[in-house]
Amino acid sequence: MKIALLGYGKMGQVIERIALERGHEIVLKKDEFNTYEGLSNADVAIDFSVPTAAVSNISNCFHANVPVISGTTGWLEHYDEMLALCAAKNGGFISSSNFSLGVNIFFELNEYLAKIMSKFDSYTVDMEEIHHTQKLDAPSGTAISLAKGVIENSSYTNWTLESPKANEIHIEAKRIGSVPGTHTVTYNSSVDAIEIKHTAHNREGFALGAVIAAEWIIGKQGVFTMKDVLNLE
Ligand SMILES: NC(=O)C1=CN([C@@H]2O[C@H](COP(=O)(O)OP(=O)(O)OC[C@H]3O[C@@H](n4cnc5c(N)ncnc54)[C@H](OP(=O)(O)O)[C@@H]3O)[C@@H](O)[C@H]2O)C=CC1
Ligand SMILES: O=C(O)C1=N[C@H](C(=O)O)C[C@H](O)C1
Repeated sequence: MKIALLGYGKMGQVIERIALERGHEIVLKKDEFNTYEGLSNADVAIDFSVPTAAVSNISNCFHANVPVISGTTGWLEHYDEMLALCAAKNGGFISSSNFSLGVNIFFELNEYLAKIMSKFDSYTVDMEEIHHTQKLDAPSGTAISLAKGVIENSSYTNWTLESPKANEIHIEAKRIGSVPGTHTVTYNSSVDAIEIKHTAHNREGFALGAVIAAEWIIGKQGVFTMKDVLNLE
């Protein structure tokens, strides 16, 4: 299939390699300075760019009738606008804070654990995410997804990077060296702690998941998630 890469940084380059290995063709590499020329020839677009470019990249795909896989984080306040545009244009759309198989399994574990822990008020939850120092957004999109997974299955109501009030989940965001992405969810009581953790060793898992999502969406219309792609429900 013909792929348009919207964003050709650390992720775009790994996605290119994996896509070529799987027999696909790259018809556009969009960065900050070039145009969308070539987008309308693509079967699918994969957006791993920057928070300020995601909305424009995704909108251009819908206007060009090209389904889009978006991994960019930090633009969630515009998510509903993109859903509406997708519906208006009969487009195809998958946005995920994390495309790796491992993290999507971790999301399921997190929700399962949250359901159990909601019965025991002697434990409080907190989260830590560690990423490389070039990361623009904090907390990570994955940490926000993990917090939502807890909120939907417990009496917690929101997350915060500050000192947490009752019913708030504290997220600590650390920026260290070239760490690709580590997420930990901890339930603490006065006597013990229960911890689940996902450690990405590199960016291959994120990139492979995005290419698999791109292969999966061809011929489909609507808004989907990685749960659909990976058959997790
Ligand atoms: N969902 C997931 O599984 C994952 C999500 N991410 C997210 O993906 C995004 C990209 O990550 P990463 O590759 O590490 O970041 P990089 O900073 O390495 O790359 C970002 C790229 O976006 C480009 N860019 C800037 N402006 C535009 C624009 N207007 N249109 C298109 N491209 C543009 C930059 O171009 P230039 O160099 O010219 O500035 C650069 O090539 C981040 O939001 C990150 O959080 C990352 C890993 C996994
Ligand atoms: O910026 C990154 O690198 C990553 N971003 C995503 C996020 O914000 O959760 C996914 C992954 O953790 C790497």
